[in-house]
Formats: sequence, C-alpha cells, structure tokens
Amino acid sequence: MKVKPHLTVLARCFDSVRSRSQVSSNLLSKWSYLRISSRFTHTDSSGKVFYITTPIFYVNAAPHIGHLYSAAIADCLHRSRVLRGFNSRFATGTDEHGLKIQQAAESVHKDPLRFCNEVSERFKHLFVRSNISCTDFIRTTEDRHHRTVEHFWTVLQKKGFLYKGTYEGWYSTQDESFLTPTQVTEATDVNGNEIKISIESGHKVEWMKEENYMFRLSEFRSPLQQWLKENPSAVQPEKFRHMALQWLDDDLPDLSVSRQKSRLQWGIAVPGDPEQTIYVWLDALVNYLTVVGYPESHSLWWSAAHHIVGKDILKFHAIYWPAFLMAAGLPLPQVVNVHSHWTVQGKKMSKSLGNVVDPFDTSERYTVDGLRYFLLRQGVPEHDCDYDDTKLVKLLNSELADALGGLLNRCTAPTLNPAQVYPYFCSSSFPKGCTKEPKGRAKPEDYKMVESVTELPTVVQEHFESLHIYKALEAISACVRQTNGFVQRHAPWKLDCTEACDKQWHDTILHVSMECLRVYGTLLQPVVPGLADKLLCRLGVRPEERTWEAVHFLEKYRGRKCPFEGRTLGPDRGVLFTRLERDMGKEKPKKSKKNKLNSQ
Ligand SMILES: Nc1ncnc2c1ncn2[C@@H]1O[C@H](COP(=O)(O)OP(=O)(O)OP(=O)(O)O)[C@@H](O)[C@H]1O
Repeated sequence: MKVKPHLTVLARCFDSVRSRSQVSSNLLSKWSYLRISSRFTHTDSSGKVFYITTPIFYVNAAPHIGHLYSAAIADCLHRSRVLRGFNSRFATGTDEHGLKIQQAAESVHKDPLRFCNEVSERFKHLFVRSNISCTDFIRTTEDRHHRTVEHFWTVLQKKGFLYKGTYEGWYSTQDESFLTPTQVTEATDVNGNEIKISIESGHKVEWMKEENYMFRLSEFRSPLQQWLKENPSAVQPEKFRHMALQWLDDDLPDLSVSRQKSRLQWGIAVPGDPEQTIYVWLDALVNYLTVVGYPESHSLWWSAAHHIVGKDILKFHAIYWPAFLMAAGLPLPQVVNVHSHWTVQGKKMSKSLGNVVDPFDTSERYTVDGLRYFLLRQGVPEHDCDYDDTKLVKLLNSELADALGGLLNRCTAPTLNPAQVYPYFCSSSFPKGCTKEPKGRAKPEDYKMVESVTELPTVVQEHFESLHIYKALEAISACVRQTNGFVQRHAPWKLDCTEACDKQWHDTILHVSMECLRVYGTLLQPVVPGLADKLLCRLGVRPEERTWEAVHFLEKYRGRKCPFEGRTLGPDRGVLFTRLERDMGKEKPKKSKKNKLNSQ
C-alpha cells in the first residue's frame, strides 16, 4: 500500500472551503455554555470560519490550573475571533476511556462510567465557572462518539492501513503511550526496586507482548516530514515543529492501535472483533471529528481546525493524528498550537503526581478574572512557568487594581467628574498633528500615547493570533501606564473649572483617558470578560459597541464625530478590581483599606 500525501490537493480543499460564504447558523451548536451574545457573531465578508479545540481532558482525576490554562488560551482566541465578526466554534471535553481510567475507577471501587460522570462534571463545572465560552463539550463515552470512532476505524481498515500483528515493546499506562527502547531509561522506585521509565515523562513503563491491530504508521514518515516542512505554520511555535521533525528523523515503527479485551475492557470494541478494544489515543483524537459531525457534515468546520495542546501531547497531535487523517483521506488541521507547562517547584503540575493547584480554590481567592489574567499574562508558549501565589498577588494588584482600576476611578470619580458623563473633547487643546511643536496644551509624550493606543488593536490582534497572549497583555499594560502618566502629568484636579479654557482642557484630559480605557476594555474582553464588562458598562459603552470594528479610538481628535461625547456614564458597581493582600495563598484575601490610585 502506497500513501500519497496530496498536500496541494489538501491546500486547494482548504481554499475552496474558506471561500464559501455564510455559515449556516444552525451548524453552530446550541450548547448552553456559549456565553457570547449572538449579536457579536455576524460573519465578515470573507465568510471565514474557525474551529478551535482544546485537548479533551483525561478524567483520571479532578482538573488543575494547567487544564484551565489550555481552555483559557482557546477561549481567548475564540472570543477575539467572535469579536472580530468571524464564525468561530470552540470545542472542549473529556477523554474517558483507557486503562488508566479503568484502574482509577477500580481503586475507588466505582463503576467506570459513574467515575467518569463525576470527574467530567467537575471539568464542565470549572469551565462554566471560569467563563470558558465553549460552543461544544464532548465526552468520549457518548454514543455519537462511539459511532464516529467505529466509522473512522472501518475507513482505516478498508483502506488497508490496519493489520493484525504481535506488538512487543514498552508501554506506559500513565501516558497511555508506546515507547521505543531509545525512549526508555532505568530508574529506581521509592522501594529501591530497579524499574524502567519513559525519558520524556518519567512515568514507569512495562514490557508488553500481545496480539493486536497495528496501524501502518511507518508509511507516513515522509508524508509527515513533507507536511511539516512545507507548512511552517502547521505546528507552532517553531521549536515544537522542529521537535516533531526531529522525531521523524528516527525510525517510525507501526503503531499498536488496540489492546486485548482481557486487559482493557473500558473502551470502544474493535468493529467486528469484540476481543479487542481500540487504543485510547485513536479513540480520543477522533473526538475532533465527532464534534463537527463526521462523516456526514464535517467538511466546512473540519477544514478550519485549529488545535491547542500542551507540549506533553505533541507527538499525538503532530505525528499520530495527521497520519491517521492522511490514511482516512481527510484534510489535516490548519494549525497545531502548542503551549508549555505550569510547574510547581520546577516539576510539571500533573494529576498523577498530585502536585496540583486547584482552580476552584484559586479563583475563589483571586477571582475568576484574576486567575485568567494571571495565567494568560504569565504563561509563555515556549517555556514552562512556575506557579507562585506571591507573584500572582503582585501582578494583579499592580496591573488590574492599581493601574487599570485606578485609571477608571480617576476618570469617573465624582470629584473629577461631577456630571458623571463622557466629557467633550476640545480640539484646540489637543490639536491633531502637532507632535513636534505642540500648539495646544498637550505635550509630545501625549501624542506618543495617542499613537501607541491607536496601534494597540492591531498589535493585540497579532499577539492573540499567534497565541503570545502575554505579549498582548504586556502591550496593553504599557499603554495603561502611559495613560496614567498622561493624567498625572496634567493633574486635572488642579485645574480651575470656572475658567472656560481650563474646563475645556480638563474635559479633554478625561475624554482622552476614557477613550483609552474604552480601547483597553474592548481588547481585554477575550482575557477577562467579567472585568472588561464592568469597565465598559461603567463607561456607558453598549454591547453592540464592543466589537473590534467599533473601537474607533479618539474620533474627535481625527475630526470625526464621537458617539460617546456627552453620554451619561453607566452605574458605579464599585472598584474595578479589589486589591489583594499578600497572603501567600493560605487564606481568602482581605480587602485592603483603599486602592492605591483610587485615593485620588
Ligand atoms: N501542568 C500543565 N500545564 C499546562 N497545561 C497542562 C498541564 N497539565 C495538563 N495540561 C493540559 O492538559 C492536557 C493533558 O491533560 P491530562 O489530562 O493528561 O493532564 P495531566 O495533569 O498531565 O494528567 P496526568 O498527570 O494524569 O498525565 C495537556 O495537553 C495540556 O493541554
């Protein structure tokens, strides 16, 4: 059997799908967790659609902040695309089969399905609570998924990519992964026994020999190399694409894709051979197709697939999955976006190790938006990041409570803004284009700030798209600092508002600052939806005015009409983000007496 990659055919297939116009709205899941209002889901003229996925999470134990991190990255991308007017679908869910689950359920004397129901519910609850706006939630124990896996298996079999053989080699139950001898090393367990472990994960491996079904993975080595070499964006960031290519430099043996039922009962039976159970990773990866209705109605969404995964499952997404898809004659995902890990004292946070930070507890202490902001502001795709409560408190206090909250408070406090309105802009106080020799009252630094905030939506969008979300937040934070500097420099509280000229300048300072805040609120929606909503409501920005398209920063400065001028502010719902005390995460934070900049 020869495999042809047909990469150009695949590319053409993507293009034809992309050029199709409006997506039928009934294709969008009506799943109740979709939180973004449909008024933001108009499709732009290009008719672009996106299908974003997180990994489905293994339900051997309750979720930790690493899982929330994957979901928050995907949520940020999904929300930003919806706000830009695209049709975006965002799927997550739980992976519920395999030996590890079978053993975890046995250890607590529970029926596996009951065990899965409970843990899956925890994940679902976490995502609802954390404002993860997924449109689909899939469980691999659902009937629809069983049918899809059986169909997918049959396609692979009919096309001659499966054969029955004897697999003999190393297997890690913790990773549900087969390993070659070069991927294994010796170690000593806690009782001093010599054991073999996986070099990559450190988990124990066992020698197994059994008859099962093999997938002709070896035939895909060169098509996979071609795909990765010809599509620099196929696996991102670059270091992970490089890693996948390095793996392909080694041997790529055929892959065992079933287990004997006597060893593994908790899974989907091989069609036509009830003595064999389908390998949990083949089963799990097919979830991405189940969500979009494979084999009947998948093509539009499937051609726009964008996976977001942790680096621990790179091999499954950059090697096995594309090989399965090529074998089944399906298009490959457009992008596999990889992120690194949250660690605790340098060790990967993991359910199996138990060194986890509980996301329920943490968001209870620091708020949902606080935790989302911290994860996305500190997480760097290329590098691991150590979790630290002190760092979290410091960051949230400085960027959300003091800088952003303080700025909002200054602009809206009744002492400075007694009429509680979006004030008028005076162009003679801040004339356009006088950057070198200011003629009004604005200074060169003020023009620099206007320039930075004007460019900010483009900068932020680019960083969101490449999933360098921390860079987007860094850029927003730098602009917030500039705006605080602007207010501080001109000290509107010192102006005498009984003088017409001072009053105009006072109002202009507030107008410009509020315009900046409106941009920050709009751009922060994908990261901290609750906090951004509070900010925009306070400024009186209506829901339909919160899209990327509606940003139009400082229209009056450019000689155009500003719809916000003179508008009454929204109700005061308290400080934007309450300062946290440095409690090292042991107790609920106490509210400090006042927010630093709020004292103004
Ligand atoms: N420490 C972590 N940092 C970032 N993301 C993580 C982390 N742990 C898990 N994830 C996310 O969850 C996915 C895999 O989830 P999985 O259910 O295997 O979690 P796990 O804690 O590694 O479990 P286990 O310890 O049982 O292997 C990863 O690909 C990644 O997207």
